[in-house]
Amino acid sequence: MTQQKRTCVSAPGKVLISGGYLVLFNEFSGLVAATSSRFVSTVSTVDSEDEKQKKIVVRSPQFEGGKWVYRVGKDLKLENEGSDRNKYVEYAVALSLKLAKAANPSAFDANFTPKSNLDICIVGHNDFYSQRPQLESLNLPLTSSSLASLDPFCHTLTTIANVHKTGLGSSAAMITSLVAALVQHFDVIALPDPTPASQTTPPSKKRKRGRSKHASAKKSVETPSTTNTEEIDHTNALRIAHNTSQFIHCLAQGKIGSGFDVSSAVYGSHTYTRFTPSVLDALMSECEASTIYGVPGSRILEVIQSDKWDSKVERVQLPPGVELMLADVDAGSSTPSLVKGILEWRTKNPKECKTLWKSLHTQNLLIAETLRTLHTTSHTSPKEYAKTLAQIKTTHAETWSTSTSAVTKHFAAVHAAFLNVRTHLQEMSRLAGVPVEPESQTRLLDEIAKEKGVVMCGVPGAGGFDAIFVLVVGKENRESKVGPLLATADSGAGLRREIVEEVEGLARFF
Ligand SMILES: Nc1ncnc2c1ncn2[C@@H]1O[C@H](COP(=O)(O)OP(=O)(O)OP(=O)(O)O)[C@@H](O)[C@H]1O
Ligand SMILES: C[C@@](O)(CCOP(=O)(O)O)CC(=O)O
Repeated sequence: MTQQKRTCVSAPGKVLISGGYLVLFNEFSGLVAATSSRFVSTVSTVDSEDEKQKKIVVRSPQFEGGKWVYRVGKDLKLENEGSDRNKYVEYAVALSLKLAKAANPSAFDANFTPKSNLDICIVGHNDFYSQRPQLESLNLPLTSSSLASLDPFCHTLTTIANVHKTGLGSSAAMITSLVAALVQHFDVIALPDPTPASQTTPPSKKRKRGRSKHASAKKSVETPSTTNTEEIDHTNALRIAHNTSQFIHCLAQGKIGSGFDVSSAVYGSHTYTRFTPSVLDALMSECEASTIYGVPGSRILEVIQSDKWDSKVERVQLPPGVELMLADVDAGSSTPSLVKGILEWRTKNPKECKTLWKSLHTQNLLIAETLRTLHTTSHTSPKEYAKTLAQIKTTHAETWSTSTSAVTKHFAAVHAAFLNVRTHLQEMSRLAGVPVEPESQTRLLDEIAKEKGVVMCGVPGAGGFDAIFVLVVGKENRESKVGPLLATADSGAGLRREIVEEVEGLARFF
């Protein structure tokens, strides 16, 4: 198999820190942190021995049965050779190809000639899936150092249908990285070139496992130019990758969600205000009525390029020194049934919901605003900021508000606002009879909140029994009380091109 052209793109996972449920409506917003854990999709045009039948092979080497072979038919109809269907993968590949052919036919034909096939490889960082079976098979205890000792992109020892996900948004990060890799491969978009590690990182610097070697040093594609409060520049490439991924993710899920997960996979950490769902309604119905293969590529392109896409993305970065950690609770909750319960309560009790959500939204905005202020302060008053971090790390949050330091007071304000958020979520759980912050999670969170350096901790996204997150200064030695933690967010960057050889653990799949 001789490779002619290769394109590799990664996209981060997500943690919705605040704004769960509210973010479904565009009068509110959600604060989403992109994680350092990423999906990496690699598309290669390879030589074919059978000129009569073009094929696309998609490999997901972390899973039993993780391989799908598609025969490419008339009008780019994909015919799955096996019996196992992966709708997310098939829709992402088929619709991206249709779009690519409509948008740039000559680049499409040049990179997918009758003498070539496509080889696609999809892998996700270990944090997307519970690693308990791996650790058990290796007789390793459930600790973060055991997690860190695993191979990057390690095998899950199971099938995709049976794997335990951790809630980092595997489907959104997978679809976004795959769609972006495909449209980049066929020159529909031009993301910035990947920067070789040799040009950005001193050779002596040790790099973390399973992460792109140039990740921390490289300027991310969506980094705003001056302050971190201004709206992120929606470059055309990101806009096309975003709109296409939103469309395909909605279609694969069979519904139009808020889309915060796809948005953070593209743009990184930000406050997200959703797009108006009607931009997709008609196209979704057309795809359902005549299958995705009955809809012309030009029609998809028209919707993707429409100026009706109105989601809003405002940059928020975690202040330096504040780290996001996640506990893989592995109990699990069904997001759709939680959402159903909350939306039913909202319909039946509009006044009660309006009052509670208005007040919740105020706290959510305060948190995002104060995190931005802290980020700015870390640049404008670096000495005072560093001094404060050292104090925060060794003290309890309840003592911060009495400090004379303005920076410490900002930390106290974030802490207090998030406690208010939790009170509101507990109230919503009670009123709606839906376990958004269930009592067992409340007890666990109250325990964690008492630890030194903890700025906030809560249930991410829809809540329930899935996971908990902690924002903490000085994360060392945390896991004894909290349980197995996955270290997650850092730079908060979004979509990024990669060099296969420079993503640790990736080259072995080629
Ligand atoms: N590594 C992968 N390779 C191929 N397909 C994948 C992979 N990971 C996820 N998927 C696809 O995404 C689907 C999971 O989507 P689902 O919406 O249930 O997860 P999610 O809610 O995004 O997960 P999470 O719990 O991580 O937030 C799988 O059934 C599969 O089709
Ligand atoms: C409840 C909701 O607002 C957030 C769900 O978040 P998560 O999948 O639990 O991280 C739904 C959505 O925004 O699509």
